[in-house]
Amino acid sequence: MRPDAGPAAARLQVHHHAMRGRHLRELFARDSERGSELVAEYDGLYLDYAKTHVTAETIDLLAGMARERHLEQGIQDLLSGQPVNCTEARPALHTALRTPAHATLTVGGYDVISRVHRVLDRMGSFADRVRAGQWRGYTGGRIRSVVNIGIGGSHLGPAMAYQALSADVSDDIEVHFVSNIDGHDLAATLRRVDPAHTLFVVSSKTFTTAETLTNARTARAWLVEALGDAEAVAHHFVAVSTNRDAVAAFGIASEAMFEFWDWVGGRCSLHSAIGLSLMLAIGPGQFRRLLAGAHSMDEHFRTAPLRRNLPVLLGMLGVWYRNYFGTTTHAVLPYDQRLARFPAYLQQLEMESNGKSVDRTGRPVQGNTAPVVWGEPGTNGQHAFFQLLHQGTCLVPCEFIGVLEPAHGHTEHHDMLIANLLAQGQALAFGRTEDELAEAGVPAWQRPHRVCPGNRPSVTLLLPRLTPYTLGQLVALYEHKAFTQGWIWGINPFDQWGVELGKTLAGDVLADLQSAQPQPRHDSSTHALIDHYRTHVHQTRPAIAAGGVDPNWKGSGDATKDRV
Ligand SMILES: O=P(O)(O)OC[C@H]1O[C@](O)(CO)[C@@H](O)[C@@H]1O
Repeated sequence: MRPDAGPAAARLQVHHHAMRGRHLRELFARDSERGSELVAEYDGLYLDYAKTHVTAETIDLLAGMARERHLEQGIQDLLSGQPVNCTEARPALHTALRTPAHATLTVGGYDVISRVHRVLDRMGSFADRVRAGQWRGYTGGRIRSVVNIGIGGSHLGPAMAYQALSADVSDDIEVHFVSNIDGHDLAATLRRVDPAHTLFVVSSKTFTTAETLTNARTARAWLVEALGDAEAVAHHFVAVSTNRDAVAAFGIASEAMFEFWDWVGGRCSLHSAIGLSLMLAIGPGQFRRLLAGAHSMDEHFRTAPLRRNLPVLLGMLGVWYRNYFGTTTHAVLPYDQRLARFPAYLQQLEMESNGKSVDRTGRPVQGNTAPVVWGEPGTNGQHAFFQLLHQGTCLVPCEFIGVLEPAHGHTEHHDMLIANLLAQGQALAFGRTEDELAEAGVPAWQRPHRVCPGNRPSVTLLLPRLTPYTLGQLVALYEHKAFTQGWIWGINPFDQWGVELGKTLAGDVLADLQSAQPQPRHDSSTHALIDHYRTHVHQTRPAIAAGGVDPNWKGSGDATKDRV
């Protein structure tokens, strides 16, 4: 979006000229109520955005721009099942996954809500049977380990949530997550589980993803070898997918498949059957609380005025910094170890959604879209990269996330953690001047090195506790933030064509790594790298050295994924 595209955007640009020269110290000095006014609250969540370069006028202008771009209509379109995913001609109905059973929503001639609840009920009774020891392994052993095999949206959400809800998970079942095609990932997990007591949940929307299918095939071979009978697979493998035929072709019966639908985007699929591994860990009741929290946020997104709407506020603040201040990255800093994977989860949600250069009509976008999203849990980050945040040459808007009540009894730890969270926002905003250093007795020669310029923006989001309910709220909050930004930037946040090219090329490269006669089809750099690899593996793979074909070679195209 160009910062002057449209009257509201142009007004914002004029306003930005006035605001950019104002230090956060000055904004606080001018308005002593800022800390209590530039706050939004909803259903236990508390968002402080006073330490950003905004005033009430900025928020009005940002809301005006959102209105001018028909964001309210966009929200209604999203929630009512309009085909907002315009490049794939389908709705993006992740909100239907957490809509209560009594509602109806007809899309494409059928009621999606009743389908959602049919699958939820099936998941619930399956999870209950596994947790109660009624579903058993082939040799009669109880399921003690679940291995979720999936990648991207079929991995990041459940893996993030499993860690976030560690206080709620069953002690009887440990869940492991395998995503990477790197064999070290699967090998490390298989070393830690007992085949007689392990359930594999193969999670893939398309069921054509090379990483997931390769890992699943290897896991199946390992299981059959260990238990000595291919019949064992039916007791130890279930699937989560939209692709019934591919699941059947893999050898998983349809009774052992949990369905979802093409109108659920991978990165918004945690609340679908993709959450099965999580449900096995926390139980169906807690999983439904996760859905209830997300639904509460959906209702807020649908009904709250734009200037008090949490996802809209987060989204518009992001637009303010990206498009007017020209920031290129955005840090997410959870001050809660349980949210350690939340930044990685958000990387897919925000960067796969909004890392685009053409608008919904296929024309080049005017101006910038998604920034790079990154982050680490506090306080670890403080001892690593915060130096750059405080004194580096780039402006990085920060999002601090804190939880008021921990799930442990070590109150001293928790007070220290929260003190650090609050102090970091303070240090970023206000810094430390040369005069203050002089007053503190710092020698003159050292002062320039110790000055912290401040004026670095952050928002602070506080959750009362980290529970399934509040995690559901948090996930939906960021889903809607990503939607808001995609809408403002005029792009489709629900496709990801950019990831396809590398997968396609990997098919050809794989063939040339493994075949007797690599094709002269690559650039000179890639050729040299392929040669280097082949020279090295000749020492360990005699078949290639002898001019033959690697017995493991499965042919060109194995590393690609055909979209359904
Ligand atoms: O669930 P699937 O179909 O295996 O896809 C996994 C991931 O691959 C992607 O299509 C792109 O890498 C993601 O959008 C998706 O979450």
